[in-house]
Amino acid sequence: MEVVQTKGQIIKGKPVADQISENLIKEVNELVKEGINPKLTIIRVGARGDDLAYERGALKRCENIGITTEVLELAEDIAQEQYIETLKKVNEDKDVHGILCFRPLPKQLNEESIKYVISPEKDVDCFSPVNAAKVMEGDQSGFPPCTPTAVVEILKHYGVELKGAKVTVLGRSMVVGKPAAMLLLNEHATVTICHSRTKDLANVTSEADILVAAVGRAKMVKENFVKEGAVVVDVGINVDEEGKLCGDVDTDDVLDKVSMITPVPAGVGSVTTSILAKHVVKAYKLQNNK
Ligand SMILES: Nc1nc2c(c(=O)[nH]1)N[C@@H](CN(C=O)c1ccc(C(=O)N[C@@H](CCC(=O)O)C(=O)O)cc1)CN2
Repeated sequence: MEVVQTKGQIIKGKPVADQISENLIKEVNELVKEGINPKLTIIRVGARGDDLAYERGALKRCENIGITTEVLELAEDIAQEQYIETLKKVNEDKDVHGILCFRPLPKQLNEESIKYVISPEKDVDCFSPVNAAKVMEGDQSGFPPCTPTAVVEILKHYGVELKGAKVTVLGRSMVVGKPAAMLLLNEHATVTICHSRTKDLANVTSEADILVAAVGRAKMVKENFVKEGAVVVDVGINVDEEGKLCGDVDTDDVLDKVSMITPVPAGVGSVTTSILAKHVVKAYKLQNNK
């Protein structure tokens, strides 16, 4: 008998992002009638490829929804005091409702102290310890980080059962890996976190029903890292040898083995920006008692 090999389904972010954006467009239209546009300020240090990709996506998404944007581009070697001064000015600016600080920050900047400066009410991507604590507590009143929230939204949209599922998060950054694990735990998944120093890494990841790759190494996840039929969410934003955006997963290598996989670009990134826009609108409403 002939064995028919079925390829995994590429699950794009667009339908998920479109659904979120459609509702936001209506909401923002109503708010604009009352006189003020919600506004997002992005603070970028230097010109890292993943930050620029996020920025392009965020500006396009916000423009489409009717959210005003501003990018503060700071020098790669900016000093701690100057960064803090910039952040404080934006905190105090009544026309700004949401602030996105691209991270990680360069080494001369101390994230551990800067995170206490951002106003929790404007912190739309969970930099402030106030919002990070709310993620740990499963408290919905703050702003969970956009990319991990996008991971959960994509899985739900495509009908992937999270309750009781064995989910492995590859990566332990404060921006994606750790909060993604927390959000998935809040959805009643059984979560394992592993990283580049985990022993027998491929053995650990290949146990997962759902693998979330957020390790920041181009095409590191190969066929032997995934279980047959697994769902793979690729959060990585890397630039390959040809200068093209690519994920942490070698899609061509795993495609015949997995059941579903998100592409890069046009996967998690596009949903991240719609969650970001949603948070800016939420921040606007909270600040204006709407
Ligand atoms: N404060 C944060 N800073 C950074 C984060 C983060 O989550 N919070 N993550 C990375 C960037 N990142 C995700 O991890 C990311 C990259 C790209 C996009 C995006 O919008 N992608 C679109 C458009 C791509 C393009 O135009 O080239 C897509 O994939 O379709 C979102 C998030 C760094 N900094």
